[in-house]
Amino acid sequence: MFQTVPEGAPVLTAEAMRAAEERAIAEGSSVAELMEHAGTGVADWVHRLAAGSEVLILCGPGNNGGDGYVAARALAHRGVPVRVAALGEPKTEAAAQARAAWGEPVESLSGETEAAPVLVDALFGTGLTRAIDATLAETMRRLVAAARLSFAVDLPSGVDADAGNTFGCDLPGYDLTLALGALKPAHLLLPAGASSRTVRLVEIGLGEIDGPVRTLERPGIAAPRRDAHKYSRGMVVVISGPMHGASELAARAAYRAGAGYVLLLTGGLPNPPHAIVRQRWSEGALDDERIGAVVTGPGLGRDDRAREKLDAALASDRALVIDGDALHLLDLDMLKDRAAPVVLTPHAGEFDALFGAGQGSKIDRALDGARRANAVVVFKGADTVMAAPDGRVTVAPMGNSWLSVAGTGDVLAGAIAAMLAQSSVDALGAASAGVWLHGTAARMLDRCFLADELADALALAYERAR
Ligand SMILES: NC(=O)C1=CN([C@@H]2O[C@H](COP(=O)(O)OP(=O)(O)OC[C@H]3O[C@@H](n4cnc5c(N)ncnc54)[C@H](O)[C@@H]3O)[C@@H](O)[C@H]2O)[C@@H](O)CC1
Ligand SMILES: Nc1ncnc2c1ncn2[C@@H]1O[C@H](COP(=O)(O)OP(=O)(O)O)[C@@H](O)[C@H]1O
Ligand SMILES: [K+]
Repeated sequence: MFQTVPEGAPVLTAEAMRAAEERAIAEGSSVAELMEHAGTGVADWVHRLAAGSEVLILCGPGNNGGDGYVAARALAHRGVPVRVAALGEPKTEAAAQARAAWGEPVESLSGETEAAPVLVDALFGTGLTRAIDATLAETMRRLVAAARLSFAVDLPSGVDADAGNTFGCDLPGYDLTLALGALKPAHLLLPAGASSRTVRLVEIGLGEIDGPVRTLERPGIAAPRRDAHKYSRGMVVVISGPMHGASELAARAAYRAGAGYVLLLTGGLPNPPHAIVRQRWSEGALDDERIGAVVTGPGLGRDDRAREKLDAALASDRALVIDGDALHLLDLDMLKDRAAPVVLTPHAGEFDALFGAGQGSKIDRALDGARRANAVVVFKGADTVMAAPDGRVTVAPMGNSWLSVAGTGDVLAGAIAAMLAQSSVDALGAASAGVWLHGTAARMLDRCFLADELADALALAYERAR
């Protein structure tokens, strides 16, 4: 299971959406006009996919419900059989107008409401601030499950738009969520993000939308230049520890993500692949000017020897990827005055250990971590969030769930290091490119795989990155 969302698209909180709406209104638009765009945009999608089947639209009391009434009118106008079931009377002026303009009967939404082959959920959007009633949630689940095709208008009803929580409620799975005007964090973050396999944007006339939080996009990395040599393509050093496998995976991944030279500082025996150059760890091993990036953490251990290696990596003036065990040894103060880029790649457990449990959404927490660490933070999980200290954030679509296997994090660390070492992009760009390659490789495999195979599949993903 993975997710399709628009690439490189801005992600706005509910408050930022309201500000964008106010700007549009100040420039001459109106809520009714925006709602007309939203509802007809939804109707376009439903009309295209419903193929003449009966459509049931569930309308809530706010403007999300208003969008639903507009969609109902637009669909009926095109000859699509439509029923509307509402949760009470509209509470906003625009929604009341939209309901009046619909002009056809409105059923009262209840446990008795009859299902239809196509379901459109326009109950709640960005205005929801608390859990929806359990009986309503049950009715919604029943109607969505009974439909052949289900749409969520703006958001699946029952989610907190900013945090991606569901207030403890189980959401049904929708075929398509139509994000109005812009994506919201709940389209991407767990648990809400997992309820929609596909998210599409519907323009509603808000004009140019911008913001520091964007979805992941194809990195646009190219084949080696004609005059490339192994060092110009990027030299990656992986510092090994007692668990050799992890650092071997990172080293292999660095090659498959395009690095020209990969050196593994190891105490282990030479192993295939022979392309990985092996040397014993020594003081001064990181002095080589040609080193583009250093990976430390995978299989490093947490003893004094591991600490010594981490200290040496931090003392070097090379770009660093700090993962796994090294995240447990790291003191954030050590990063304060570092000029060369640092990318930290914690999963949720490592993140909590490093930054504390914290408040806010995964986006807020990643950003707070990045600022405190003065480093790019790749907060991993099915919903990976990357944040830079300057406030920019990249959110990846829900990843391929076959990634939930040992060693895939080591592969990611190697891929990010290759990007840091070979490209001219900044640390957030390198982290994003690494996450893109890693996610794309997993999608291409889309089966039960070993982390070794994932590392090799990075090369196939690279082909698609141009
Ligand atoms: N921001 C924009 O630019 C636009 C937003 N539009 C739509 O407007 C939506 C937001 O509309 P609203 O702010 O009216 O909010 P919603 O329609 O999302 O829901 C808020 C309404 O539900 C009630 N409510 C909240 N929590 C409840 C609960 N747990 N149980 C029962 N009732 C509850 C509130 O009292 C309020 O009446 C967006 O998601 C989008 O669909 C569009 O109409 C067009 C323009
Ligand atoms: N259910 C999932 N869906 C998508 N991606 C996942 C899932 N679980 C884990 N991942 C991804 O797999 C990788 C696992 O990394 P990590 O937890 O460090 O594992 P390890 O230390 O064993 O290598 C991360 O990139 C993470 O984002
Ligand atoms: K909705």
